[in-house]
Amino acid sequence: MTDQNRVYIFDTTLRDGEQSPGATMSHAEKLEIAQMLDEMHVDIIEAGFPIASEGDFAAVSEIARQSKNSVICGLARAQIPDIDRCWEAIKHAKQPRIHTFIGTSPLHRAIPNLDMDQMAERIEQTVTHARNLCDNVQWSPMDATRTEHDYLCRVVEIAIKCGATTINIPDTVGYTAPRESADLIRMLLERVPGADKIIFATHCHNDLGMATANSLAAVEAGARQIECTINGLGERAGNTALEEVVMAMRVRNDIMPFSTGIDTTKIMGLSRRVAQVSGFAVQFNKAIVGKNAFLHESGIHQDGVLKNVETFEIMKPADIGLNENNIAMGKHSGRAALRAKLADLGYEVGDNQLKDIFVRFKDLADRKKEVFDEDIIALVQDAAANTGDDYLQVKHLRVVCGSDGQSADLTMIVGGEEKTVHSTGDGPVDACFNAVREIFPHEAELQLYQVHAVTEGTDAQATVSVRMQEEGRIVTGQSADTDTILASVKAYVGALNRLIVRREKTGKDSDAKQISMYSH
Ligand SMILES: CC(=O)SCCNC(=O)CCNC(=O)[C@H](O)C(C)(C)COP(=O)(O)OP(=O)(O)OC[C@H]1O[C@@H](n2cnc3c(N)ncnc32)[C@H](O)[C@@H]1OP(=O)(O)O
Ligand SMILES: CC(C)C(=O)C(=O)O
Ligand SMILES: [Mg+2]
Repeated sequence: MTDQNRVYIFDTTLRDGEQSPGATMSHAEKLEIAQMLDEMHVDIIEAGFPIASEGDFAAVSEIARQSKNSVICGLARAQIPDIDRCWEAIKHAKQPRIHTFIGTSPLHRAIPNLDMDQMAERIEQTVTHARNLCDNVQWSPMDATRTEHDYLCRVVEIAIKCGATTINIPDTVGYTAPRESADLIRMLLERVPGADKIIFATHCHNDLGMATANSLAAVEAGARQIECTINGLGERAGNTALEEVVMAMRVRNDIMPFSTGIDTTKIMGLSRRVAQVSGFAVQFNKAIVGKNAFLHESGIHQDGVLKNVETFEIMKPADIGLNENNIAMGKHSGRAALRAKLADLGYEVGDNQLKDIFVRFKDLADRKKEVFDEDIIALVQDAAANTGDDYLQVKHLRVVCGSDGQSADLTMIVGGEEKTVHSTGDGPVDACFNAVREIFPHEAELQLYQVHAVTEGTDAQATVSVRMQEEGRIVTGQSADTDTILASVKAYVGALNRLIVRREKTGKDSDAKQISMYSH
């Protein structure tokens, strides 16, 4: 294997991933994910879109300052103020990169209403400006896969001449297919002067379920940077999943002799954390990181695996950080065992966090016969999602249900003030949600209410997900508890807490006055 076969991994979970409706992450969550990506040795982290909001700017700036290994990249439109703002945010990074883009296909040229020549001129101005600020510039012709080839060659050549060091070829709407994805990169390498001096990147969306295949095909044709996200998070059907391309090149290195710098043992921990902070649960049968990816239930498979694990497993669970351990957790377990179990599950926790999780763990172990790994994951996620610092907190809940009607007595802390109401509804969950609305009136519309049992048995914990929308802002909340109704209320209140943060971030209806006005 030669260095020519080194593929750079560009993670855009914090930018394209966060563009998934409802996947907004808090400032602290973004810093944490960036640190995990950095420790996983992702080559480039796209940390955000600095001009989009003050919150994005602050997150990108802080990630730039904290990053140790990765290049830190910010996104900017083909506009001078965007590029300047981006540079302001990333300039403190050890290795900063400006990523600027404009849509080059006929449909996308119509958005800023530029003809081919005007757009070419804009690209020349903006890439030159970016390069005058930063040595490391990436340029993307958005919707490249639907752009006329001659025009694509023309604009890629301009961007290279103006100093772009990486040219990203996005399949913005997930329209291409593997052969075409490869042909496009090959065509650019053959036709564009200077193409051999820069890195071509591939950025695929998964609208037709081909993002991973399209990315790998582009690499086979000469692309050397894959843009991807953890769990395939991203706009619409998502982006290429980092774990899929990285593990595909590792497991099938015989036919795809490419290497990455990724520490694959960090995959599972990141997958879980991203699922939690984004509110996008990983489907059970998701490649690599799904709950069932290494499970065997049918007899013939179990028999085969017992005789030789390779009969039905093409990679080792440990390679992605899924450690098999024999620590059985229950009410007699202590802090040392819990810390070891958490580490096995990919959670490195500080002493204070361990203290808090331990209290919750003991409480759960008292209520549940067996505490499984899934229970501990749900518990950690619940502890992180519903902290004691939130504006809205559930203090006490009493629910009456049955054939004679349903009602809820709910006490909450709202900005430090205790409030209690009695409410009724069509079922216990409805009664509880009505009570929350009475305590904290809001216009947000409930879009999704989903309950999953974490494990089997009637004492299983339920994880509840709630999604809400208010004036274009979409937020989610999750919670887990053996009491499904309590988990439902906590998930609902969690979503409201995120909505409050979003209102503050977007500056509309946002300030404390608004919050207290709603709550009186
Ligand atoms: C495929 C992708 O992932 S693209 C990235 C998508 N990400 C985002 O949009 C991030 C969040 N976006 C935002 O916060 C806002 O849209 C902002 C701050 C970027 C811009 O907000 P506004 O100034 O209010 O503009 P608005 O969103 O209404 O419209 C986009 C404007 O950008 C222009 N534009 C869009 N893309 C580009 C581009 N790549 N280069 C130059 N101009 C562009 C559009 O033409 C439009 O301007 P116009 O109304 O003068 O024609
Ligand atoms: C901004 C660009 C690279 C993008 O996300 C896309 O085209 O999908
Ligand atoms: Mg994209």
